[in-house]
Amino acid sequence: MRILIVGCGAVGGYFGGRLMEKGEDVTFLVREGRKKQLEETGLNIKSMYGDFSLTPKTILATDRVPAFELIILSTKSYHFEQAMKDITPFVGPDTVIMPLLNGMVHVDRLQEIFTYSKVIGGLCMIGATIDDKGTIIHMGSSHLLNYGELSGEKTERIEEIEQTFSGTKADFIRNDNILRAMWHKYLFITGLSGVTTLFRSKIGKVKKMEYGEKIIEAVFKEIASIIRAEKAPIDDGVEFEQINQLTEEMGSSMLRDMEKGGAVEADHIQGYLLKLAEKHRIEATYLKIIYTNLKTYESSVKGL
Ligand SMILES: NC(=O)C1=CN([C@@H]2O[C@H](COP(=O)(O)OP(=O)(O)OC[C@H]3O[C@@H](n4cnc5c(N)ncnc54)[C@H](OP(=O)(O)O)[C@@H]3O)[C@@H](O)[C@H]2O)C=CC1
Ligand SMILES: CC(C)(CO)C(=O)C(=O)O
Repeated sequence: MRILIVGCGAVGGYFGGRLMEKGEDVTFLVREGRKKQLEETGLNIKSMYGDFSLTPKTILATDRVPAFELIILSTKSYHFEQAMKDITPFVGPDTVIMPLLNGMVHVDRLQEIFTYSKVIGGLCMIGATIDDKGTIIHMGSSHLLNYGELSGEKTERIEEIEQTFSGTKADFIRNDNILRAMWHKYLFITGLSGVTTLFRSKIGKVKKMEYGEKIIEAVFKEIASIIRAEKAPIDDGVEFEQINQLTEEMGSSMLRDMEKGGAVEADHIQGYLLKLAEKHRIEATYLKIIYTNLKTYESSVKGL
C-alpha cells in the first residue's frame, strides 16, 4: 500500500518512521525546510523501544506523483487548511484519508472537501516532540494509533489497512468504534491541555494545590456536559475514569509547544467546544478561562 504521511513532525515522523522501519512504502509530504533537513540528517527517532535512523522518501506539494492509497494527516490544526489544499493532487478515486490531529472538527472539514467516504477515523496516544535538529523524541511508553471506519463497519479497505499496519513496532490497533474513541480523546485532551497550560504545569503539581483536584474535576465535567449536549457518543462516567487516569507526570503536547514559545491549537481544540457550548446555551466558565489564557498567550508571542 502506498502511504503518504503529511507532515514529518513528532507524530507523523514517529508513526511514519515505524511503518518505514517495517518496510512499508511510505512517502512524507513536507515543506522546503524540513525536506532539506531530512536530506542532510535522515529521519532520526529516539525512543525507549530503541533509537533508529532512516532515509525517507519526501515530496513537496508542487511535485506530481500518482495518487496514494492511504494519506495520514499529522500537521497541527493551524496548518490543516493549507495541508488539505496541498494533498488534493495526491487524492485519487480510491484514496483513504486518516487524520491523527487532536480535536474533531477537522473530520467534518475533510468530509466536506473530499467526501464522506474517503475519510476514516484516527487518533494517537503518544508523547512526542521534535528537537531543533529535527530528531523525533518519543517520551514515555505509549505509542498507540487507533483507526477505523467512522461507520464502525469492518470493510475490505479497513482490513487491508490492518494488514499493512500489522507487525509494526508500535500499537496500530483497529477500533470499530473509532468515533466514540475520538470523542473520548477529545474530552481528555481538551481537559488535560487546558489545565496544564492554564497552570503551566504537569498534572502532579496542579493536584498538590489546595483547589487543584476540584478544578480538574470541574473542567472535565464541564467539557463532558458540552459533548453530551452535542449528543456525541461518549460513555456515561467517562470523565471520571479519565480523571482517575491522570498521572503526576502527565503534561500535554500543547504545554510543550507553549514552553517552546510556539503556536497552540486553541481554536481547534477549546475554541470549537466553546462554539458547541454556545449552541447548547451552556455557560462553560472554566473553558472560557482556559481559552482566554491560550489566546492571551498567543497574542503575546511574536509572529503567531
Ligand atoms: N506531539 C504529541 O505528543 C501529540 C500530538 N498530537 C496531535 O498531532 C497533531 C500533530 O502534532 P505534532 O506532530 O506534535 O506537530 P509537529 O509540529 O511536531 O509536526 C507537524 C508537522 O507538520 C508539518 N506541516 C505543516 N504544514 C504542512 C504542509 N502543508 N505540508 C507538509 N507538512 C506540513 C510541519 O512542518 P514544518 O517543519 O515545515 O513546519 C511539522 O513538521 C496535532 O494535532 C497534535 O495535537 C496528538 C497526540 C500526541
Ligand atoms: C493525550 C496526549 C497527552 C498523549 O497522546 C496528547 O494527545 C497530547 O499530548 O497532545
